Amino acid sequence: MIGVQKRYRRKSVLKYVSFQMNEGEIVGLVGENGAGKSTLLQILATAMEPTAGELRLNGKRYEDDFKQLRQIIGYVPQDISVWEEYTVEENMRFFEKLSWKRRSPEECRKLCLEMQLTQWKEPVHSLSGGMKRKLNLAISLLNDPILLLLDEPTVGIDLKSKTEIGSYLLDLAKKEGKMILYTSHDMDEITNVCDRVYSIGEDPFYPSLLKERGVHVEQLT
Ligand SMILES: Nc1ncnc2c1ncn2[C@@H]1O[C@H](COP(=O)(O)OP(=O)(O)OP(=O)(O)O)[C@@H](O)[C@H]1O
Repeated sequence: MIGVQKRYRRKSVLKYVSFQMNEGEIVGLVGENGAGKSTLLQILATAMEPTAGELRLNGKRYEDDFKQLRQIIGYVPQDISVWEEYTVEENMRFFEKLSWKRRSPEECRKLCLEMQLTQWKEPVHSLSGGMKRKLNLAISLLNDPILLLLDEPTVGIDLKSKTEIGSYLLDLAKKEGKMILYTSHDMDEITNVCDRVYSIGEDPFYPSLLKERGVHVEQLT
């Protein structure tokens, strides 16, 4: 992305954001509440248009090909968005039908099992918050995206599930070459999982905390 700007009415949230990601990389995005992390992810996910600037993925400009590009992007928004009254299986099969890529029921189940989501026949309302987040993540992987955008995927979940999700993301990046951009307020997780980190917003709190831990942080505007 080059020179991406976003303004909500008079409020400028992204001033001139430029960065590049490579295959197989996990990049963290940190910043205080309201810094613009979700805005940036929504723009990258084609869910929102920037006010100005250029975005490219796989050599294609968003402006020219956003429908095709949407097919190779996985996006997990901050809020859990699954059907609570249906089982994990029913959710996976429902979202598979909406996906660009056809997946057999076995493949759908495998996606869940790979991140230790084993309650295939359980209704979602009976799952813990961590399991629901895993289901959201499994759904985002149905179309086998090359770019995965995760907005606080581990918020409010226990350390075990966090660790499982972290190691699953590492596998996705390192074995399958996916690019992963993800936001979190948990600096331990960012330190353990990310190859490098972008910081957004003016507050130096997160960058200085991460630099103390030897993490490479670049500032976005
Ligand atoms: N649809 C909208 N209309 C107007 N202002 C908005 C809209 N969406 C976000 N904003 C504002 O833009 C700023 C950035 O919001 P954003 O949600 O991108 O921040 P964030 O870094 O993701 O915050 P958090 O860590 O709390 O999730 C905030 O001041 C927010 O109030």
